[in-house]
Amino acid sequence: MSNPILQLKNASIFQGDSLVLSNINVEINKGDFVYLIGKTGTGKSSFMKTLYGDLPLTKGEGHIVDFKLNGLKEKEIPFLRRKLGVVFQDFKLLTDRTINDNLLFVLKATGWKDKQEMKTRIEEVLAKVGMSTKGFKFPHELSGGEQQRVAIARALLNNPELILADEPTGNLDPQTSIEVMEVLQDINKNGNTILMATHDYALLLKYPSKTLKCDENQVYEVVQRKG
Ligand SMILES: Nc1ncnc2c1ncn2[C@@H]1O[C@H](COP(=O)(O)OP(=O)(O)OP(=O)(O)O)[C@@H](O)[C@H]1O
Repeated sequence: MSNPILQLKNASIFQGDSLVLSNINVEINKGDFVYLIGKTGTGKSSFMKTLYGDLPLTKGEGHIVDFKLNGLKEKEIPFLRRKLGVVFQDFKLLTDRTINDNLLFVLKATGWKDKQEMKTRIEEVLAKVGMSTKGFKFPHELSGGEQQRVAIARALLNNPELILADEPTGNLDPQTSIEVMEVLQDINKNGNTILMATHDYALLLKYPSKTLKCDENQVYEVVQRKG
């Protein structure tokens, strides 16, 4: 097997002084689609935050894309984030500008300069999520599902090696959740690696895949029962 995109060895995650998850041993390989499940408050978001450098890894070892999480320096965080695509439950689009301008903002912030290249890239990622015709709209003119598609398009802009999606369907109705999930599945089939935290067991049943569970301060792989 190739080098894992994510590897945690004997890692523990803390919020302040309190231990959230201990002794985590996890590997994610290129092309995987992995769920992270667990009851509310068991540490899914803390786990995700550690991976994108929002919460320091102070105990144990972690490697993600080309970065070491233990001892990660503040100045390395923007570079780590460029290799990750992060999708949140509440979309986090900029409300004062159109979809095209939301995407342009990210490209400019990550060093893109050529206007035509930026335009082409925006068209490409919007096409991937089925939103080609909506670039001129403002976020409030879109449904929740459409906003989440745009957020996924935004995550794809810099060809991330790993997409971290924290409850991406948490604000969506069941049908819209399935539509957004189909987008994530397509992206995964095209080679993107995805780690998705979710509460939504219906999605797990419909789209079975490797599943990690947070419970009682541990993270372990769940073997899905068939039939
Ligand atoms: N910023 C913070 N400061 C202190 N404690 C926190 C902070 N964020 C979360 N916690 C605590 O860490 C634990 C794990 O929370 P976390 O948000 O990671 O869980 P979760 O599984 O993502 O929950 P949910 O499904 O509700 O989002 C909880 O006990 C929570 O109270």
